[in-house]
Amino acid sequence: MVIEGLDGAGKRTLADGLTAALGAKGASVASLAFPRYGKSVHADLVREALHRGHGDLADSVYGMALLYALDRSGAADEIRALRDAHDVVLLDRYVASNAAYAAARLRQDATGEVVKWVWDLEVDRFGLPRPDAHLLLRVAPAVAAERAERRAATETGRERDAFETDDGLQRRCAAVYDGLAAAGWLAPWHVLDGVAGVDLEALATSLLGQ
Ligand SMILES: Nc1ncnc2c1ncn2[C@@H]1O[C@H](COP(=O)(O)OP(=O)(O)O)[C@@H](O)[C@H]1O
Ligand SMILES: Cc1cn([C@H]2C[C@H](O)[C@@H](COP(=O)(O)OP(=O)(O)O)O2)c(=O)[nH]c1=O
Repeated sequence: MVIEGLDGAGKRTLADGLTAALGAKGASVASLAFPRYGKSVHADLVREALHRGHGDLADSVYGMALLYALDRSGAADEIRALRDAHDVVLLDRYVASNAAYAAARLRQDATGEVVKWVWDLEVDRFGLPRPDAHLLLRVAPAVAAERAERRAATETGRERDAFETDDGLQRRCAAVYDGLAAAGWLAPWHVLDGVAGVDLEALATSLLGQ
């Protein structure tokens, strides 16, 4: 089960709440967040590039997308093992993040060339496990930006990066996510209203019933 959404949408908060709600129903839950900062050299390179390291690396849409994909590729066996051992595996961001952000950076939509490239690379070439479903935590880009800003002010080590401070990118990214969800890209999408708030108990019940 993949949670997707803009920076600051509340994905991590949803993952924590959903883990507790599923646990309360007796389900065993494992979770992983991408990029795997501190666990994968590819993810660490991404973080450094997003904070102005490594020269012009962050300017390359395909170069950055390849690093995110290599991080995931290194986690493929772990995801399969978690899937065998648990009722639910929650992933905070996955392949669709690459599709949404790369397309938004290149001003393409969900049917664009780079979205197909991400699928060819990560699904067909790297053989990453396909998710059962996506949860798109949908909030207006201004709300997500405000939450990310507040988080940056209150948590150490969460300074906003090059993608998070680019309002135009976040707006285009929201539109690509909507397109991916409408197309059922890679797996079915369930759209959650991240402003009204998510009924965690009901969501946990429906996920376990799937
Ligand atoms: N439903 C919500 N209402 C208000 N604030 C929220 C909500 N969900 C998350 N937040 C806050 O917004 C900030 C970003 O949330 P977080 O879960 O870290 O987002 P993401 O993982 O999508 O970047 C955090 O400070 C968090 O406490
Ligand atoms: C996982 C992933 C993230 N991203 C982008 C989305 C975010 O703007 C950025 C960092 O990921 P994010 O999950 O926001 O990390 P954090 O908030 O902990 O810094 O990377 C991609 O472009 N492709 C991907 O495959």
